[in-house]
Formats: sequence, C-alpha cells, structure tokens
Amino acid sequence: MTPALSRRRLFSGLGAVGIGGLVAADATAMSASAANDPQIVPFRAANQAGIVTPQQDRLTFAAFDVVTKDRAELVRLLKTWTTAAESMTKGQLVPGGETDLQAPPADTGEADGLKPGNLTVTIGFGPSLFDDRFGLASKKPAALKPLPKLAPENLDPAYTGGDLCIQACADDPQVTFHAVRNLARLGAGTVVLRWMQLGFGRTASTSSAQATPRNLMGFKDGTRNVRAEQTDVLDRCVWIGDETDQPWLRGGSYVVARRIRMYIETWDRDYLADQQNVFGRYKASGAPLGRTDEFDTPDLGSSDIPDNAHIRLASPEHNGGIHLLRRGYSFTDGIDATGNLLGGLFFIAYMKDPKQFVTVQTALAGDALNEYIQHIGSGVFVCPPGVTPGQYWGQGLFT
Ligand SMILES: C=CC1=C(C)c2cc3[nH]c(cc4nc(cc5[nH]c(cc1n2)c(C)c5CCC(=O)O)C(CCC(=O)O)=C4C)c(C)c3C=C
Ligand SMILES: [Fe+2]
Repeated sequence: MTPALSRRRLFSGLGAVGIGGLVAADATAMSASAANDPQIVPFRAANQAGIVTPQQDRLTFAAFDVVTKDRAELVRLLKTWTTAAESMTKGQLVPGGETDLQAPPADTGEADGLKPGNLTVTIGFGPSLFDDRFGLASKKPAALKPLPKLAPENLDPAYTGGDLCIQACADDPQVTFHAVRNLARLGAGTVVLRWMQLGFGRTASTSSAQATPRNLMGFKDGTRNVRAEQTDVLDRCVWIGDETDQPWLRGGSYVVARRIRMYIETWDRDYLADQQNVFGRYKASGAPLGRTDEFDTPDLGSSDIPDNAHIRLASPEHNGGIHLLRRGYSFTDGIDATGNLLGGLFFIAYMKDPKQFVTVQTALAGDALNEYIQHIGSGVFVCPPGVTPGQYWGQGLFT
C-alpha cells in the first residue's frame, strides 16, 4: 500500500501530476488549478448546482427508497454522499480505501482519467421521506405532496415516486453514470434504487450563452425557458424564499420529473404544417407562427397560433404569469414489445412550488401535442439549498 495512491489524480488535463499520485504540496496546487478549470462547477454555494447551471448534455437521474428506519443512518448517508459528490464534481475519486488490496476500491474507477465534465450532483427529498420513519413530519413543507392525477397520464409505478432523488448532469455520460453508481454503492444497506433514467441530449437552455437544442420531434426546445440571468424571475418562480413555512428550505427549489413517451413513428407521419400548429412554432427557425425570429415574442392574440397549440397553453400569459425552469433531456430505452421506438422527453422542471407544474399541466389537458405523447413516469422532490463549507446535504432537516 502506498499512501500516495490515495491522492490519485483523476483527470489528465490539469498540470503535471498523473495517476501515479499526489503529495501534500501538490494537493494545494491542484485545488488552485482546479478552481480555474472551466470544467468544474463549484459544489458549495448558496443554491445547489444543477438548477441554473448552464445545462450540460448528459443526464443520469435516479430515485431511491430509504430502507432503514434509523435516523442516524440517514444522516450518515447524507454526510457520506455530500463528501463523495463534492469529490466527484472536482474530478476526484470517491475518497477512502482505494489502496487496500484486500477490499474493493472505494471508487468504482470508470471515471478515472476523465475530465470533471462540469458534473453537477443535485439532491431532492420526496414526500414519502417525511412519513413517520425518521421523525421529520414537522420539517415537511406544506407544498410537498404527491402530485394529483393529471390527465392525460398513464404512470408506471416502476418509474414513479421515491424518498430521495439524485440528478447528475455532465458533458460526459460516463461521468454522470459514475456519480449515481457510486452514490448508490455508498448507500448500500441504507437506500435502494427505485428507478433510474439516462438522458442523452439536453432539451433546454438555462443560460443566455447557450444555443437552443432540438428535441426528438425535431423542434427547438427551450427558447422561452427561464435563464440564469433572469434573477427576478428566478426569485419569483424558482427559488424558495421567505414565503415558505420551512425556513430550512430557503434557497432551495422543487423539482418535478416526468418521463414522457413520444409516439415518434406517428409524429414522423404528420405533415409539416400540422407539426408546426401543434407547437405554434416553425420547425426550421423555431420562430413563433406569424413571426420571423426564434426569440420574437409569440403574438398570442393572433389566430396564427392555434387555440390548442403547446406554446399558447403552456405560456405564462395563459397561466397567471407562472414560469417553470425547464431542464429536460431526450431519452431512449430502445424499442417496445411491438418494435416501436421507446423514447421521448424526460421532462425536468424546477419551481418555487409544485402547484406551478400542476397549473401548467392542467392547462395542457387540451394540448394538441397530447396526440403524440404520454406521461409514463413521475416524481416530485424538494431540493434543499446549497451546502456551505462544513455542511452536508439537507442538514437543515436534522437541526
Ligand atoms: C407542464 C409543463 C410542460 C410539459 C409537460 C411539457 C412537455 C413538452 N414540451 C415539449 C416541447 C416544447 N415545449 C415548448 C415550450 C414550453 N413548454 C412548457 C411546459 C411544458 N412542456 C413551457 C412552460 C413552455 C414555454 C411556453 C412559452 O413561454 O412560450 C416548446 C417551444 C420552445 C420553448 O419555448 O421552449 C417546445 C418545442 C415536448 C416535446 C413535451 C413533451 C414530450
Ligand atoms: Fe413544452
């Protein structure tokens, strides 16, 4: 066993120290260097990373159930997860134990040598975490409850609910998978994976510097999304503020995740004019119907945009000023039993209160898009604020 090995350097892009090891002096050099590396998103801040962070291209999302009834064990898990997540976002190994030849390494190793890839790891707590197992009922915010039945949906219990969620986003799919895999492994005996979703391409932009991506229906998606620069909208619609009944949640946010299947073959047979009417935008440019530029404001007073167009029914103008910060991903799980493509949009949105999602989704009951999609999985979680130095994820729950 060589102590140097326990300071192993994971990614080759930063300076001279390679896999061979890192001595104490190098560690300081590394943190200074790492701080300047554009591929590292700071883990400790007032808000959790992975919400307004410029959206990365890859996702691994996981929902977990807690299998212990021991509150101290849950706290231990959150502390361990915090340390491991922080380390992985820096492109470092999950700390501890990697030099013992008689035990499995602490880190599974598949991200060894890869760049940090702007990894963000974001945690959320589901309504079921606040039941009678851990004495957390008094810490439960009134806004956190299972979503009502929302038409049209056909939810698969195998992709619904969860006590905890982890959203890992990065520019490299192996980095996101590694993060969730290692947290699941560290949680063995305390949590079990309930469901998991990989996403391969972002379907939104969360910063003005990002180009708008396209979803699997071929349309630009995220044009009118909330951006990190819109701090007034974030305060009004995304970050939990003084209005909360649970002060420990200030600076947090709620996340709603929906696994939405697209009937891609049917969509691909639809003619272009109808596809455009479904969304209320031109397919090529992304401009609202009747306008010319992608970022032109839709004229919702005009009949160019049909009454049942997606952008009309989802718009803040139609929903009392409600905004959602969307952060979804395209996904595919191959084909279904009939040979049709099984793919769609893994919708993720952050908001101040889940009733914002319920309002918009209720308005979407008459959406022209519903002919081509179905909601088949769902989760709602409250994300605590960011961790400041010395704290662990969700510490406010226990103090
Ligand atoms: C309940 C919220 C929403 C669900 C569910 C949803 C599903 C969904 N959306 C698309 C594609 C597009 N959505 C677009 C805009 C848009 N969508 C929502 C909300 C939900 N979408 C909002 C709030 C908005 C913005 C409305 C506005 O302010 O104009 C667009 C247009 C481009 C854009 O602004 O992002 C597309 C395209 C799919 C494919 C889908 C389910 C599979
Ligand atoms: Fe949408």
